[in-house]
Amino acid sequence: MANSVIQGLINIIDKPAIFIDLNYVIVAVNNAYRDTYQTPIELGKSTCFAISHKASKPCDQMGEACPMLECKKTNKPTSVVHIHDTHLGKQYCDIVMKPIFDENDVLMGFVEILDKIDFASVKAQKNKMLGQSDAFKALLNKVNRAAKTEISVLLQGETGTGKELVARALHDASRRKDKPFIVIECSGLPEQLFESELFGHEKGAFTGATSQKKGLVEIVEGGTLFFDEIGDVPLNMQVKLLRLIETQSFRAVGSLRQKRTDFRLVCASHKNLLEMVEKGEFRKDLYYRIATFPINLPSLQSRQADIALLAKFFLKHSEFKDKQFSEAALEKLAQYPYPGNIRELKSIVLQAAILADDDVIYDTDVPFENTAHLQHTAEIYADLAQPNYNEVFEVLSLEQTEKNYLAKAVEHFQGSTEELAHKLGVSSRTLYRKLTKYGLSLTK
Ligand SMILES: Nc1ncnc2c1ncn2[C@@H]1O[C@H](COP(=O)(O)OP(=O)(O)OP(=O)(O)O)[C@@H](O)[C@H]1O
Repeated sequence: MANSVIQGLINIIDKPAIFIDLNYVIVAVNNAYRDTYQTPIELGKSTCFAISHKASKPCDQMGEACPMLECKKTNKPTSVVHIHDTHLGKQYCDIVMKPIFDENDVLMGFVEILDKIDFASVKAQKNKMLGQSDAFKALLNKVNRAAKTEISVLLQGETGTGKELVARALHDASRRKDKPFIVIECSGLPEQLFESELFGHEKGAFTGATSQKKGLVEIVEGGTLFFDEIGDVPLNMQVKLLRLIETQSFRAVGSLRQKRTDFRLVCASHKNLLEMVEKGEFRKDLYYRIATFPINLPSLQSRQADIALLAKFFLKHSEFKDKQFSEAALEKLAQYPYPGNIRELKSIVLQAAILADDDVIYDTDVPFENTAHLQHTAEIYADLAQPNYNEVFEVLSLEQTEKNYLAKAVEHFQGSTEELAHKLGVSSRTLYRKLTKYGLSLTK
């Protein structure tokens, strides 16, 4: 295929796009791509990595996944999230790369199309999702894809992993971004209140309904409805919710009139909804309606590369913005397992800043000691160790709880003692000591 034909094809792509040969050299480029980067592009000379990364070597030799390698291996299109050096600074881009073959099925090169991700950042920016770890990039890829569709998304993840922030990103990156984003907090809402909040009510519909009130499903019109902790919706209400989702219509409490509404649905839960379905605590039909596209949010512990970045960000946006972390403090922060995830990191950063007497925050200011976090983890997960938690709650000593928790951990954990120690956020020596003390062992 002549280069002029390839150039013509690249020109009609509405996103930044290039055609590269097998040696990473840019053969054709559209204006949207040229406008994205500072470095001028010389066709037949400039390489994709020099333009997008200002690098002297391809991404795979710089520690990043290279979509071209994956394409060559599989002969299929592939996608990856990369951080590019654009004229606006470092920016997240969702890259799709497609291999192109000639009429004899010989690989000619690759088309690369970029989708800039505006809701995430590698630099401290308020109201943006921050991170740089591989787990974070994989999350961005899914969120960016889902945002462009109308599909119902279920966000699952431990508390404090950023489910609400992701729900907002899904809205902000969608075609509904100029319409309302409404959060419905499902925990602890009595059934009647839940129904009248959601669907609204007529005047006199129940005692205390002194005037007519619009429901959130009506106020949201055209926007995104985010049900936080959907697992806490009582079974009776689940039926009504299912009807709302299936018909996109509702009736206010005390009204006979059916009204239509239009919204995109995003739900979140820290509970395992499939397990709840098995136990009969959550409707199966509702589960499959809300979980068309499930996204699991990684725990902070599996995002080690983000801990220092997030810690500096929280400090910078606090009243202690003139303080700085010492290297030792950052190292200590990286060792903690964070059962409360990003929310817990935020609070630990503030505690450390308050405790620091100086403008430098030292490791001694970081408010946890070497083994205290194991106890903390045990405290938080005490319910795991007590199967009858819902029926009889018995207060156990922290030591007993730690023993129960470790017994469960060694029973279920599939890896080595070193890996378990890493997951628990303690040294292998500490874990060995504790296992010996409780007469436990990983070897089955
Ligand atoms: N990637 C991120 N970058 C910056 N801040 C983040 C990020 N993810 C989460 N946060 C911050 O961490 C805190 C907890 O996030 P969020 O409330 O979204 O978590 P959650 O999973 O919804 O928690 P819960 O399950 O307890 O409701 C918030 O202050 C949020 O702004």
